[in-house]
Amino acid sequence: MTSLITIENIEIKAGDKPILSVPRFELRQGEVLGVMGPNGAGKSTLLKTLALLAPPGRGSVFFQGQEVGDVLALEVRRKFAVALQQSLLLDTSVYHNIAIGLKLRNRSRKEIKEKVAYWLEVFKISHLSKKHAYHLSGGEAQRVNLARAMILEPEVLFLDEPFSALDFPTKVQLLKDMKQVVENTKTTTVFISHDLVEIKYFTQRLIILMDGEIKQSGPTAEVLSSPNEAAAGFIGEWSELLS
Ligand SMILES: Nc1ncnc2c1ncn2[C@@H]1O[C@H](COP(=O)(O)OP(=O)(O)OP(=O)(O)O)[C@@H](O)[C@H]1O
Repeated sequence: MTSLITIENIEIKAGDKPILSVPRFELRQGEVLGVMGPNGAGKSTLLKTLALLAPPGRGSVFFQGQEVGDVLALEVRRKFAVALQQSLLLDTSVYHNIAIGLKLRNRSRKEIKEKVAYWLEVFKISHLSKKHAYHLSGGEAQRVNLARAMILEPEVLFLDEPFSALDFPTKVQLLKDMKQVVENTKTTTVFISHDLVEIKYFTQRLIILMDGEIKQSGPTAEVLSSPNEAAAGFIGEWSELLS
């Protein structure tokens, strides 16, 4: 698989405290990458660095082999979409929440209408189209949030714990639907989660981040079943619970 985003010699600090230190990492075209690690390990900081939402501090970010400076960052960022745990929907209908990204891109009314209808259907929320976004359940709101991201047809989708606030049945259904969406669209995806079951089901490759460093990376099943010494303290305890 070819590299889509590469980061090199990334050193990010908050004051004097190092929060991310990555000599080199490649996000591969078409992969679904999981990111796990304890609270404060630097997962969101890594996601923001890959998504060009935070300056890389010291170091470089490359998109398709080309180094991304300030000018190119604006253009490349339009190829990305981000969905967080909180859906942060706008004070308007479900329809308009999903349409907003295309409106900002000056797409025609016809295209917007067709695409919103398509993604409403994919996420099984067509019946909610006219409903106000603030009157949705948590699961419905997250479906709107994900539809809003996918309608942009992103080259990379960044997901920061999008399912963690949902109850178990809601989460299972949305995880299944989202996996289908990512597979059908072949969208390169970065998925942060604290949930080993989600990671196992949804991702192909996994990195374990601790103290701002990538301690292990490899196929998800392999990392989970054979954590190295550095990652074992974190993964080992999880695996015990599931065995
Ligand atoms: N803007 C900031 N200013 C100061 N410290 C920050 C800033 N952003 C992050 N940090 C610190 O950097 C470290 C890594 O934060 P980050 O949010 O990336 O961790 P995380 O692994 O995503 O954590 P969690 O699982 O709790 O969401 C933490 O110690 C956090 O307090």
